[in-house]
Amino acid sequence: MAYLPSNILLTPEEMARADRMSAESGIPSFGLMRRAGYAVAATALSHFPAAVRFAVLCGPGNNGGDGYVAARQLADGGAEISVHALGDPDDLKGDAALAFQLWGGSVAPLREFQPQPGDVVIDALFGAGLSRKVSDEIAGVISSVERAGVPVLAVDLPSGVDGRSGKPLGAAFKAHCTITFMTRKPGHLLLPGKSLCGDIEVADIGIPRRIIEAAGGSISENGPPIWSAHLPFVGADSHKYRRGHLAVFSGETSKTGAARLSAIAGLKTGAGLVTLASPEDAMAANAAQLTAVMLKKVDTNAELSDWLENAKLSAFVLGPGFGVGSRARDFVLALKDSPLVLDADGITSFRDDPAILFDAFEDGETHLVLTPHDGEFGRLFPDIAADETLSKPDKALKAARRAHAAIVYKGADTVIASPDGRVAINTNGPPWLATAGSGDVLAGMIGAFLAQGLPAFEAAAAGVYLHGEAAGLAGPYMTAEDLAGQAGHAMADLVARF
Ligand SMILES: NC(=O)C1=CN([C@@H]2O[C@H](COP(=O)(O)OP(=O)(O)OC[C@H]3O[C@@H](n4cnc5c(N)ncnc54)[C@H](OP(=O)(O)O)[C@@H]3O)[C@@H](O)[C@H]2O)[C@@H](O)CC1
Ligand SMILES: Nc1ncnc2c1ncn2[C@@H]1O[C@H](COP(=O)(O)OP(=O)(O)O)[C@@H](O)[C@H]1O
Ligand SMILES: [K+]
Repeated sequence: MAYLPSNILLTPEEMARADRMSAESGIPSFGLMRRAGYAVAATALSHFPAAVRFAVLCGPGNNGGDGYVAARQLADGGAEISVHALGDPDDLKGDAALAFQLWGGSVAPLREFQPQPGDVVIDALFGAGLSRKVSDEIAGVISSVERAGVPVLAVDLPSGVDGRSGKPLGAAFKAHCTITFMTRKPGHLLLPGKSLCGDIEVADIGIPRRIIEAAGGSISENGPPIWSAHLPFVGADSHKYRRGHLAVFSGETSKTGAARLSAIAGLKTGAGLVTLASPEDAMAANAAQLTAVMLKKVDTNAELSDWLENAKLSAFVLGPGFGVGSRARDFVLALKDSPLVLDADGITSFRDDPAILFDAFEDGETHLVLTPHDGEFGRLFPDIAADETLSKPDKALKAARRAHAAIVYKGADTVIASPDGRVAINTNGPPWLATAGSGDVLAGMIGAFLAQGLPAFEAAAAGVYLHGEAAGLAGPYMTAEDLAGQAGHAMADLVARF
């Protein structure tokens, strides 16, 4: 069995390119479809051994072709099968027409399909080729299956889900499981597609790895292959300055907790030193709660310039609890040549004129990381946020290019993008990350990776991954303090793996 390049994601367009490239290299395309159909049949039997009947719903393209092959295979194995087709099967072309001949049994129109108790629906209506909203007739079938409560095995994608964006076009099946081929598509990982796929299986249908890699663009699942080569290794000859000095800016007296969460997370993620830069009026509040994290009074622009000139500082986090306004803008502009994570209030401070921020960080290697959630993303990039034709990865990438920054577009399906075109979709974040302060912890983790010398995109992606791992260790009902507290254990686990 060939090696499956596990973190590569191919968009439907890229998958079609892989298909063409394999045909050009002499691999018979019907062989791919046959293996796809066999894999569907095998998954159907292993997941639903007690099915009374497999109802195979076949569409007008190659997804339908996979369905016909699966129907033949299941029937040969003695299963009860009914096949329903969208459109006239005599109009099928190419491999799908061959698959229909291979089936050779009876086919009823899709509109006549009535789910029965004991049915398992094999959804082979549309996969990568979905190009528009599904019709009312198809939406009606989808809702009748849902009402009947029978399980659905989706071929490639639950029909109706756009493989590029994960968005349903009109209506979509909610599958019990989905079997896809060679690699997952972005739509399997992005919401709401992710929640419509059920369990996902990836079958190797024999496209060589070199073709998948050549056809693939730049989207992958976030994970160590993207950044493990950059992970800091603490050797016997290390000293704290070699591990980087992270500076985190605190807010005023009543809003100091967020920055402290970032600072502690930064220290536990391996920064050699972390200093909290605090306004004078918040010094006492901060001092009362810090031990390993150092404290420095920084109120004015002049004090900041002086500190930047005289201290060895490797990277900065600005935003958590900082307050929105001109002081944030002034500080950010003073930091324009340094690695910086800009989060929360730091982002919102530029909503009236984002170009000031983007222009400031234009020069040199990418060294700004922006970590917006949906609301903050819309403040900095209102036109991109409003464009319904773009997927979340498209939006993050457009924003990264405009801002000259690595973008961490947060959410349950966080996307990380680099101006150079690389995009990663994160999948290890558990839902209990949705707790106050968890974004502050993330900013500190990314800041620590910047301080340890990781480039912006790698630092951002590694930080998001570590955040998910730490949340896994902290468990449900964790607080942001617990999350920061687990960062060191999560780092130790990660570093031990490489
Ligand atoms: N390398 C691989 O991965 C392999 C992939 N394989 C399989 O091929 C699948 C991709 O096949 P595909 O390109 O033929 O597309 P598919 O999803 O069947 O749909 C296209 C058809 O649907 C139609 N149509 C579209 N939207 C519609 C709508 N809303 N309502 C109504 N009609 C609509 C569209 O019509 P048109 O837009 O042209 O008018 C066209 O007729 C892939 O998902 C996988 O299962 C394997 O067989 C082997 C190797
Ligand atoms: N349902 C979820 N599943 C996984 N991760 C989530 C979920 N909801 C939120 N997160 C993550 O939790 C963090 C929340 O950050 P943010 O919205 O800035 O919150 P806060 O301001 O309270 O810290 C982000 O990293 C986000 O990706
Ligand atoms: K399908």
